[in-house]
Amino acid sequence: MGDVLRWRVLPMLVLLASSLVLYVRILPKKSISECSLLPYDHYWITSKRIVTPQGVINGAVEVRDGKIVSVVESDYQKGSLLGRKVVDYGNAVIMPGLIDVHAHLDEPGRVEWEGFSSGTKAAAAGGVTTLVDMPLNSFPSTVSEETLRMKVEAAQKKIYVDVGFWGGLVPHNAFNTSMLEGLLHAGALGLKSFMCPSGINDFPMTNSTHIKEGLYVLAKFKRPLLVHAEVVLDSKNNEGLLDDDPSYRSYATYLKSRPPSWEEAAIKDLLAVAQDTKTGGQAEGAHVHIVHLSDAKASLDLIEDEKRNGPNGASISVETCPHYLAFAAEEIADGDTRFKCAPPIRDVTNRQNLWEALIDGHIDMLSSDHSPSIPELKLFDEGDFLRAWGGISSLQYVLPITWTYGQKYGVSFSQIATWWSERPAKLAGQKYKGAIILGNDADFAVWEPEVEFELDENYKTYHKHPNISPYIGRRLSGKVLATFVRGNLVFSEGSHAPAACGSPILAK
Ligand SMILES: NC(=O)N[C@H]1NC(=O)NC1=O
Ligand SMILES: [Zn+2]
Ligand SMILES: [Zn+2]
Repeated sequence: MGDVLRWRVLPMLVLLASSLVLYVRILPKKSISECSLLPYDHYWITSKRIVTPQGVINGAVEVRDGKIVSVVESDYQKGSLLGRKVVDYGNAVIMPGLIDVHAHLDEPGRVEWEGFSSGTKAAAAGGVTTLVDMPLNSFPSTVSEETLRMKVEAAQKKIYVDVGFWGGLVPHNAFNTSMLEGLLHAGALGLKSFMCPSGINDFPMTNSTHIKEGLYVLAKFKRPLLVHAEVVLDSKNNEGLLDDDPSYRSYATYLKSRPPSWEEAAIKDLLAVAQDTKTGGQAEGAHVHIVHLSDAKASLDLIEDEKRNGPNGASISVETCPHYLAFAAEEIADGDTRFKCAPPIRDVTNRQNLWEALIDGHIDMLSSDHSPSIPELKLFDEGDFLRAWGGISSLQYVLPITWTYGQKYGVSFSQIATWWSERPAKLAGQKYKGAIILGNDADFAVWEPEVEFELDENYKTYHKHPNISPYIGRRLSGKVLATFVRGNLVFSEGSHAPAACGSPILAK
């Protein structure tokens, strides 16, 4: 009997135990049905319009375990897909998921402004599969290893899409190499700084010297510095405004208070320090990215001049945002502070020039700069443009906005994929995102460009404060049908997956 136990039962037990361990280890943390509205880990999605780097194809994308394992054109797939798990999206467009490199989710610390849960639900409903969160407007600001860990901790189990994090470059850490290195070692995808007051007390502005120091550290990690490029030249325009002077309700007053020369001066200084990023320079490997360009004249000329140097010039890129492409100063009503942002929305001609620069490739990419606050800070009763919170709420709408307002310029699906996926992925160092190609993460936005909708109170918006967005009341075309993040169907026909299974993205 003893022998039987030793030679028969024991090995069986060992086998049983090891298969149990294997079983436990291969089970995902949450079951696939909680993370995804599609209960398969191996399936095909098909459509007549799939946006790939080689062009728009009629075909199928095969997904297995969250990755794209094949992309095929239609003739081949028709017969071969019979009997397999196929979701056919017909004539809807399948694009790489949007990557928004500039969003303020405000958590921890100001979750009443937005938060990881509402913000990433809005992202998923808008076809945005990856967000990179800004280091300010949350509390504390993300300026150290410890505060980055607090961000990641706060994001756990709340994010419906993947979320990366920019760290902050502030005077307090700019000369503290080990603090900056700690932040970057902990996984910040790069750094962000302001050349003017940020509106947030614990996120002070940097000057060129701080930026230079930051670039030396970033060079070692080959990561970018994102810069809010405006400098305060003079604020005379605001002076002399008495408390009872109603001109603070006029958008023109606000516009005059932040002229294009603020952007121009900042970009001039910034490009001077960015020279260190040249091949052979002291900050070779670092990169300077100018966020939310509004001035399409002198500031853009400076950027174009620098870019003309090609690979011999500084390593730079620039983004603009949908609000600069959709709106114009002339159209903003008195007191409507939903439109307040910095730099400001400029005139109709400027908007036209921004579109042309984007189409000509002088502007590299788009981002939302989704920067909401609580409605009270928008001062709707007073309509005070000078004191209201500056920040546009738009995250869930960026795809239809780009499409709707881009119609006039004949914008194509491939251009949208370049501006919203391919180039942002590169900036954020995401090698396996940003395009529908073999081996990439299965991140998709599926949408119907021809479907129009009214952004009214019946339209389900997931932003924490839907009413502060200046897009409310607009008619848009391009409805998001479904969003996939690493193979999980996280949003489909108006519903989210039950569990938030997005991943925090940390640089290695
Ligand atoms: N702090 C903050 O989010 N500021 C942003 N808002 C805005 O309109 N421009 C910004 O830089
Ligand atoms: Zn900014
Ligand atoms: Zn911002």
